[in-house]
Amino acid sequence: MNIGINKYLTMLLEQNKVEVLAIALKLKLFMYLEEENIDLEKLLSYLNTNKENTQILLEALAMMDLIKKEKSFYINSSLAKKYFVYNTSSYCGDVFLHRKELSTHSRKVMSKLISEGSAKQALAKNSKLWANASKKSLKQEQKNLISKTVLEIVQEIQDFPKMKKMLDLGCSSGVLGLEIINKYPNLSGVLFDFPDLAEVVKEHISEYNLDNRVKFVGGDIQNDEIGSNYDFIWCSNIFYFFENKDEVLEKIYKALNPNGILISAHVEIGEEKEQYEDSFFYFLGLKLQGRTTFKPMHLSQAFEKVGFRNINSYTTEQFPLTKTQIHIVRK
Ligand SMILES: C[S@@+](CC[C@H](N)C(=O)[O-])C[C@H]1O[C@@H](n2cnc3c(N)ncnc32)[C@H](O)[C@@H]1O
Repeated sequence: MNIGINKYLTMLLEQNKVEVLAIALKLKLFMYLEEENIDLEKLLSYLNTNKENTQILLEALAMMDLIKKEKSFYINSSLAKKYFVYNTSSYCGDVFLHRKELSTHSRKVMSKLISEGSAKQALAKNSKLWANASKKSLKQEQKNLISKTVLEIVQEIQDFPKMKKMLDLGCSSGVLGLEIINKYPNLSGVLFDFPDLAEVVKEHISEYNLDNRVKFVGGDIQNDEIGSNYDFIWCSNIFYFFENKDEVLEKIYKALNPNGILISAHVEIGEEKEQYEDSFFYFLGLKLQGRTTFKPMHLSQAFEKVGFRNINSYTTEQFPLTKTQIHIVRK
């Protein structure tokens, strides 16, 4: 039986693991291990790093189940192969590095926020940051970690193939909306986010060859028109950023055609530790900045209040980091 305080002391060790993975990603180490017969000497010829300490880095990565040593050769684990080999289509290294940067920043300001509360400035829009993130990490996250689940969610809606016009509200990179529209040939759509995201989203529309069916509209969801006559609106992880979520919900309701569908994907945080501990700590930084987080039922009730009929609500574990609540509601 260990001494009780180890529950807390061992938390510090996780930070070392985070740093080890970040260093390996920055060195593109997993990419080199994809070659055959990579031993330490061969790896050093690529990395140009210190021999003894690179060996220690490799031991650490093996401890973390990211690589294996077979005889004198190093090979990637299946997860490292899938997500961390630089320059492959399923690469998610930038997701990890970007999220690490965000959580480092969030920890840095935590103590100040607790002493002084959240300044108005912290609530100002961060559209340039979203635009930057959308070029790499958010695009990777949407394409490689979220879109498969999104397509499965949409596929469950019987009349979805009949839908003609959709809106991806707060689209960031735009890839979720693009993946949906790409799959349904009758569908055209609008990708909406702050104007600063225009360049990156338009680039992605062209990458998908969907310029004839998709357009980007830039604006502030809270203050600008979001369009009308939509059969379907997708909105994921955006409600935390609004000062008046109910007004936005009314706007969404009005923008839908009768019988139109809204799908919302947001994290809800209840009080039971076993169920919500990860979500609580994931959103701690945002909460301290004065953003809104949602308790279970909070969003269902808000949807009902504007007039939506509930079709289906459920929790999925198929989104990055924490459980996410899916609400499928109809006008
Ligand atoms: C956490 S990201 C979510 C992106 C995407 N929906 C997803 O689930 O991957 C939030 C996005 O909402 C956008 N956003 C937040 N507030 C907004 C507003 N008032 N007007 C337009 N876009 C907004 C941000 O620019 C950002 O791209």
